Amino acid sequence: MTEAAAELPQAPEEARAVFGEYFPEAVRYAELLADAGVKRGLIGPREVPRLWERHLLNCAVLSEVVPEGVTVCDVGSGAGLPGIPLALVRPDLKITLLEPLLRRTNFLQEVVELLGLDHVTVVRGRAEEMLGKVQPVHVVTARAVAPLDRLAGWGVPLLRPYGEMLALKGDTAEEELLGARSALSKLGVVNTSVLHVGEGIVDPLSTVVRVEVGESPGGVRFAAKRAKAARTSRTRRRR
Ligand SMILES: C[S@@+](CC[C@H](N)C(=O)[O-])C[C@H]1O[C@@H](n2cnc3c(N)ncnc32)[C@H](O)[C@@H]1O
Repeated sequence: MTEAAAELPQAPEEARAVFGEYFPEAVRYAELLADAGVKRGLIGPREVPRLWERHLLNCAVLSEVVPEGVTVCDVGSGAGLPGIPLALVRPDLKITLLEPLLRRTNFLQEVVELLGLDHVTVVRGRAEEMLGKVQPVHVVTARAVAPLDRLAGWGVPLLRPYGEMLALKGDTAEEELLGARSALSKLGVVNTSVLHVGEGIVDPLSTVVRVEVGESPGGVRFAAKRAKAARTSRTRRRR
């Protein structure tokens, strides 16, 4: 065991309640993060003493706002946050962990296999290069990937019509939302809100920015692409 792994505290009582029958898998995941995760530079050693509260539980409570039985893409999953805790509490979801770095996708694949998470798939790639390569999803999740306007530019085009992006954010959530307003409306976003989840489980509560799209996720950019494709095919037909 590494020095960092020895710092992993016992799981708090809340974790038993939140992870239920998957509590042993959650403990295994915490151990993997604290050991291999730190050794391979996927998580800082200083995070180990607060892995439960700040990472596993903080992410698992996102489940409160994810609809039942939907498809989810966790953009920039890193070492599996929030995707893995969400998968542990929600076997009804079909989750794709999207991550560009090989070192991280290798770790994610190992975790998925070790924990027997048959409803989770690991895909290596950058979100903005995934259009047409992954099936559009009902929900995009993300934590600590990019400022909201950039994140929305990557995540919203991956959504199905009437889908939503749920971004775990810190204290700057309202501010980021305000600053991203124009970018969001160009992407076809029809509704935004800031939610606080995890009452009785995490303190402070986890802050989630919810961004909902209408019929046309990707908005203007998609519309422009479609118009260009139509023009090209008309030109080809005329030749
Ligand atoms: C700070 S880490 C956060 C990881 C994890 N979400 C967490 O909360 O611990 C940011 C992650 O986003 C990934 N990332 C950066 N740009 C990306 C992009 N364009 N598409 C998908 N993932 C990206 C990085 O490789 C990295 O794993």
